[in-house]
Amino acid sequence: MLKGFGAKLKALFGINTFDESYFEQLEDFLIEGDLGAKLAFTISDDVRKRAKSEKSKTAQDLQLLVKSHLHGKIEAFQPTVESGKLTVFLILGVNGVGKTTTIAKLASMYKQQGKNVLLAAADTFRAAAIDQLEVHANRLGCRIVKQKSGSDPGSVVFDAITSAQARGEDLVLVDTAGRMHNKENLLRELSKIDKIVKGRGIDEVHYKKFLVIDSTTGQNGISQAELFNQAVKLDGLILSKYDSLAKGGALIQIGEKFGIPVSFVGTGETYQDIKAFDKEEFLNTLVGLTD
Ligand SMILES: Nc1nc2c(ncn2[C@@H]2O[C@H](COP(=O)(O)OP(=O)(O)OP(=O)(O)O)[C@@H](O)[C@H]2O)c(=O)[nH]1
Repeated sequence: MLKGFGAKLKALFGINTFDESYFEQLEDFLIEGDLGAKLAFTISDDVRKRAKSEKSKTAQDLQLLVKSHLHGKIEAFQPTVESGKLTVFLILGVNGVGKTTTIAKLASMYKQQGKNVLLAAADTFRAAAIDQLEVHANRLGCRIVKQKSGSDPGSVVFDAITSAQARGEDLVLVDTAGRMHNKENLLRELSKIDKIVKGRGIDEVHYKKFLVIDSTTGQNGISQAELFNQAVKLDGLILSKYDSLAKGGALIQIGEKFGIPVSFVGTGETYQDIKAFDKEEFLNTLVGLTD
């Protein structure tokens, strides 16, 4: 787990016998933790310098040194949802990352904040996806806009936004298809949805695109971020399954390469298991500064 990576780092720094194999092991840990080869080298080189200097080099000092390298590479972003002015969130992600569950959690969270939330079932490729979203909508007491499976996702988005605007609702959460087997199709379909949202008069402030990344997938998250960011410029990441065996280091690389901040973290399977991303807490956990 993430915590496991942090614990490994903490244990290694606790050894304090600074020979070559030590630095090799450190570099390996950092790569295993999905920080990427370049950053792993920079960090281990800096730890090497610190180890040779007179500066204090307790395990905690070295963990803080690693943290200082990561600090500028990841940011938090919290979207705002106003009352009385429609905001649209496009929720993206490959199948199985926890997209539908995340939509339900967000709907529950914003409902608790007094917002009127509408779900748009724009993953029309699988009937099960529409059904699953409908189950959540019924449980949460949210409206859902859907069409039959196989229909045009853009048309679902158009209907959902038009309907929400007519009723003065606050937030539309759009579920999207996450098939990866045909990249061109996916890109085309997403940019079509993107155009429809903008065409309904939703400005940048009220239109945010989030990619759900499964924290257990490590490196794959980086290529997913690249692909979806190419289709629609992403505003934020949602890290799901952070309670499971998590490898959150990929977020650092995504932040560094594409400048995409992190918005929410999913920590379980119930509607309450979502929270705003806390950069300090995340970094402390990543480098093992918390228990
Ligand atoms: N432990 C844990 N499980 C989660 C979390 N988020 C989602 N899941 C589980 O992950 C599985 C997949 O979630 P879905 O929401 O169905 O994923 P999806 O991306 O919509 O998948 P498709 O509908 O297949 O596209 C489900 O069993 C969820 O309960 C989380 O934060 N923690």
